[in-house]
Amino acid sequence: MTISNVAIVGAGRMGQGIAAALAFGHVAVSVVDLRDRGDSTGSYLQAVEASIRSMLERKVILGLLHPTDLEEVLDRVTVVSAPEALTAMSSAQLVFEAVPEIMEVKRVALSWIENTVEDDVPIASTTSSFLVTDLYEFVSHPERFLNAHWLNPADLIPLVEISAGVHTSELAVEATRELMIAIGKTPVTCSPSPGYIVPRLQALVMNEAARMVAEGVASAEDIDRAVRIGFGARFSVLGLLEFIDWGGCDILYHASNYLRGELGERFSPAELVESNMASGRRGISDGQGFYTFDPLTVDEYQARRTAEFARILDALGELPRYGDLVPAT
Ligand SMILES: NC(=O)C1=CN([C@@H]2O[C@H](COP(=O)(O)OP(=O)(O)OC[C@H]3O[C@@H](n4cnc5c(N)ncnc54)[C@H](O)[C@@H]3O)[C@@H](O)[C@H]2O)C=CC1
Ligand SMILES: O=C(O)[C@@H](O)C(=O)[C@H](O)[C@@H](O)CO
Repeated sequence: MTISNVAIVGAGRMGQGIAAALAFGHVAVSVVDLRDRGDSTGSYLQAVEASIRSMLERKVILGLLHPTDLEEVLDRVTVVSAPEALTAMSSAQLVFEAVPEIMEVKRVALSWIENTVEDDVPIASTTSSFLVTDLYEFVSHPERFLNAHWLNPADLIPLVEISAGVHTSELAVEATRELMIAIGKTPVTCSPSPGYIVPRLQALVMNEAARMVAEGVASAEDIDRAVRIGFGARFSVLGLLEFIDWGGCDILYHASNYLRGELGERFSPAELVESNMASGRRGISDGQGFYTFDPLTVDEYQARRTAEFARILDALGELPRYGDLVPAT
């Protein structure tokens, strides 16, 4: 089924970004503000519209959207309050719930959504921490309920982490995945496990960065510079597991044991790192690790990845030209 009409319940940061992404992807979208705002309803809805407009104007500035197409994209977006939303909800083919990360607020929103949409319409919560399995109790049709975790800013970041619980139907998952692909996003799937993929990984490194500031290891500015042009730039091309294979699982294994001794148990090597070490799966050097490397194509593969890395660094203005560098006198 091609989805061309979506509702987003929750008109904040994520709701607005998701609306911009969908409208940009040729999907009609109704953004519903559930909160009762009394006399300020009109001005709030206008502010939401203005914010979505400015996200799309930035795409014009970036050359991603032709200026003459801007109004056509904006025409796909309607921002409404709950009492005005019943027609939009009854014609929605998929709904994203994007209200604040408070269980009771999610409960009220999901119950309202279920009462306003057709029975077979998939409902995806955008929650960044509650699991789809935690939220099942708030819906009466769990087969159409799942989690679609967009990253912030949602109008730009391609990744959407989709997680389904045991009761979620394959149909609901596929509909959401296909919609994401149709609007140019990249869906990945993960089990309903705390932190999904990105929040779990980033919680570890963000906390470690804060610990380094507290310990006086480096300034916040230097840690962030190191992340932007070293750590982050590299991992925008190579996956974490792919880089274990590049650098060598043995290096990670020995480094982890050293760091565990110096900094604590949180640096222990993972069981899979230990077993890859023990079974001769150290990565490129062994022809296998988390991935398998064909000796005939490994050079071409590494050259391609390195070229992608160079393009990222160049786009960040971090790749010097030979002619820019002068010999020391
Ligand atoms: N902010 C972020 O960086 C990210 C947030 N998320 C998730 O997206 C969801 C939405 O988060 P945000 O857009 O950041 O929240 P937000 O606070 O920016 O927006 C939520 C919207 O709901 C409204 N609202 C407030 N109280 C309400 C209530 N009692 N009932 C109904 N509506 C109410 C707000 O006025 C606003 O329109 C959350 O589940 C969050 O975990 C996911 C990824 C990143
Ligand atoms: O990565 C994102 O955009 C989101 O998942 C968040 O920032 C979450 O709110 C969370 O990871 C904060 O640590």
